[in-house]
Amino acid sequence: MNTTLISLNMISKYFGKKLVLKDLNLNISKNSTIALLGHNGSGKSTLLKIIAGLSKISAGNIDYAPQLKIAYIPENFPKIDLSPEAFIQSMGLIEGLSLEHITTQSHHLFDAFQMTDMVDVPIKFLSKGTIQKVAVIQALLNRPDILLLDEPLSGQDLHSQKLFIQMVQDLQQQGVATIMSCHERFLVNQLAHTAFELSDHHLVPLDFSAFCEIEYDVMIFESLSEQKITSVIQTLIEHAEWDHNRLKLIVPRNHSDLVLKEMLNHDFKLRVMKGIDQ
Ligand SMILES: Nc1ncnc2c1ncn2[C@@H]1O[C@H](COP(=O)(O)OP(=O)(O)OP(=O)(O)O)[C@@H](O)[C@H]1O
Repeated sequence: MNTTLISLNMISKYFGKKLVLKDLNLNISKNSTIALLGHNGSGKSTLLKIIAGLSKISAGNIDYAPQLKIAYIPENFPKIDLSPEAFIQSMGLIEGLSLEHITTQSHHLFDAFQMTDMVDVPIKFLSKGTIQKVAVIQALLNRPDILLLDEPLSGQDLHSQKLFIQMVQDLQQQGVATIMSCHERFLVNQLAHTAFELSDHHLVPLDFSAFCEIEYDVMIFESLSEQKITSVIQTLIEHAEWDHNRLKLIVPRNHSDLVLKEMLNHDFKLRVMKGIDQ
């Protein structure tokens, strides 16, 4: 059954005089998994916050099904003093879950996300990827109707990305709708039924069958400082992301040799290189 949970009707968003979104229409139904792509600053986070009810629209209207449980996972989770275990426990109790349910479920998820040795470390000391895992675990503990994820895969290693994809697929089977912003085109076909690109303030439907044909490599480099990558490399890669002194690049395979040569010429040290197993 195609039950609509949320429908966005002709919504627009301005920040002051700056137009970000213009006349968007979107229907989010049960089981749907929607990927939002678009360049930096195109409005993906803004749209997710609007759907979560955290940002006001300038025009249009939004209809929500009654008693909808929405979980929103921001791109940057606050760096707090609590440990993952303490945080998950207090959030679970606030949501009315039993301590037994919280403990059993969270330990299962900590284990699955390979972070059992970090459950006592204050969140502020964890890497971006690990903090995202904590946010995802918190959202999964009390199954939402809609899960909104702002670049959930960006800080994750490949193992966690795959696990995460599996979880999204499981949730989808249970009727949970998922909307995520995502830079990694190569993952979109595994995650989403529908993909849109935010372009020129509008939502443009994407045919992502073409993404499946491209093969990618992951390269991880080390550098003493977060030095800039050259504009040549920028044009050759799909995605770049720093975590402390490590830089992860996702590179279409036909550019890998060129990117590697260019990075080594600029004193980056290669630590890992592998193909992405689709
Ligand atoms: N609170 C705010 N006040 C003013 N401008 C804002 C605010 N939040 C976002 N913007 C602007 O709105 C535009 C869209 O930002 P948004 O963060 O939604 O983009 P994005 O597609 O999620 O980008 P990224 O891929 O870098 O996360 C940007 O130009 C941004 O500077």
